[in-house]
Amino acid sequence: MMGIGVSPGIAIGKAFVLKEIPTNSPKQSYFNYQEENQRLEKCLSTVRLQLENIRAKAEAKLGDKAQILDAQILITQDEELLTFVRGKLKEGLSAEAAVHDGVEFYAELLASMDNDYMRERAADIRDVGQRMIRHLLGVEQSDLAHLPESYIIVAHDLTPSDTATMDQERVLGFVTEIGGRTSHTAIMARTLEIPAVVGMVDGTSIIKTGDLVVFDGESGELVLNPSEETLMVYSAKQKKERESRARLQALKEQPSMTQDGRQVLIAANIGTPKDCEGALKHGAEGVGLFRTEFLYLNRDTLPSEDEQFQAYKAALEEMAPNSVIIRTLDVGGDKEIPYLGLGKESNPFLGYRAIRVCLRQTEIFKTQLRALLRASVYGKLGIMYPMISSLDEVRQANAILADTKAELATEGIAVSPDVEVGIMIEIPSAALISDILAKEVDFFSIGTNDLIQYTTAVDRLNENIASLYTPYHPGVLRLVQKVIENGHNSGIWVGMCGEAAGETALIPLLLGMGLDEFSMSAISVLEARELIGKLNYAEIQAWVPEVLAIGTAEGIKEALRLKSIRG
Ligand SMILES: C=C(OP(=O)(O)O)C(=O)O
Repeated sequence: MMGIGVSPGIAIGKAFVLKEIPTNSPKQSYFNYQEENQRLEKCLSTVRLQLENIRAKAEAKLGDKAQILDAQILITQDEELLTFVRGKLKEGLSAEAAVHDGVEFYAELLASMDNDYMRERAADIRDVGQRMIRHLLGVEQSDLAHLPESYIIVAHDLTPSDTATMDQERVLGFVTEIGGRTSHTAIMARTLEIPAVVGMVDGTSIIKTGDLVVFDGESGELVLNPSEETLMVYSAKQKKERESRARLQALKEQPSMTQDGRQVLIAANIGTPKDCEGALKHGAEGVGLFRTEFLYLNRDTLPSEDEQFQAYKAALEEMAPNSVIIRTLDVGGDKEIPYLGLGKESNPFLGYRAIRVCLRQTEIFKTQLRALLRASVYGKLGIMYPMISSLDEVRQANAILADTKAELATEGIAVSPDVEVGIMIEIPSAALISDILAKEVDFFSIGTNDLIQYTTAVDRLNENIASLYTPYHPGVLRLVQKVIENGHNSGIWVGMCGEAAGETALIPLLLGMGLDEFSMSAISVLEARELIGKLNYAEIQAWVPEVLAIGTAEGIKEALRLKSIRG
């Protein structure tokens, strides 16, 4: 079977298939009201306890992200819902049918409201309802927080709450039916260093819990119930991979330098300050992208200035003296924050998102900037604005930053004089005017995840057109080259924090174009350093024009492959 390899590593283990359970439970009636009522009450307290246990466990590991479970615990105590369910029981329905009807009634009511927050609550109610019905039907499915042994998780998709609460020690790999290289599951898998394959169509129907599964998180190849021979091949690959990781550790303290002395920076992408640990373990020379959305997700209100300050300070202190580039709020697209009430849009990736929200709802932006500036004295900070499409936006954002700095100065709060300010280049219009934008900022970081989708009109999350989503498209690469050239002409450094920066086959070309900083999943840092150490910058620079003259993504890929074979 073939999927899309999104997190490297060989996974070998038993499958644990997360089935969506049917919500249309049969309308059974009961024979004894007392008995049925007792079943319901027992189920309520068991499920509440389960959720509280998951929450406690998740909190120890994940801090704020565990708040996602609070809403679910509250549902098990919701008087209105419970009165409805108990009423159904009195009408003669079985406990599971009563729960089903109650949950569906309220979920549909919430889902029909013109409010994202309420719609989100509908999903929560259904989640809790499924857990209760499963318990009542005796088809309890161990949740990912309490896996009895180590498994490869197979699911249609994994939600942020699944990955936030799962028992990481016992998850050998992820296989999902949907998603692409830049989907939530993929990014989480790489951060957690768990091999993963997405886009495995019909995976949950073909694979059964208990089946032996082996897969390669790089190539996307999966073998179900492999022969002895195949198993041996994969075991050998896994052993080799572990040896190679151990060997790479020797490069941890080394600079990222080519044979002829061109030095670049290899940094890591993180989602929370906790991820700095992994970044340092893998020898990252800083953080090239701190996605601050995670501070805003899975909660009901905006994080306070102080809460944010603590998170930014922690990351800066941990990575000092190396720099941490912190991206201001990039809400929208696939990152919904229901309590902001931004409303449903027909084209969310082209809509009211990121810097567009920050420039209109300036209080949100200012709170974040204040927290960032206050934290700046604890390390080397870079502030980065996402989704810049025009010069006006950069100027407006910088004006708000200047106001915020002045405000802090009058309050007598110290701010580092060395804060760098940069922008993500992820929209073609910004790439095309990067010569002009370069005069306003200290650095560019190319966000290829979005730049690819906006340049080629290919939705980055749609597995149906995943083959069209490629960083090797000559149109994308020409824009990348233009941005680097324009940045350098204005004397600023240019980095890349999209997933393409960690794509082994592409690294030589990016290096040859003059990219100064590569920011990637921590797990890829040492491999990239090893590769760069084998390259000769002057030679590669000489063949960049030849590669960029090729008209197709496949042609470019092939040319890069041949170059790497020839050395
Ligand atoms: C790094 C990027 O941003 P996101 O968080 O949207 O993946 C990008 O677009 O390349």
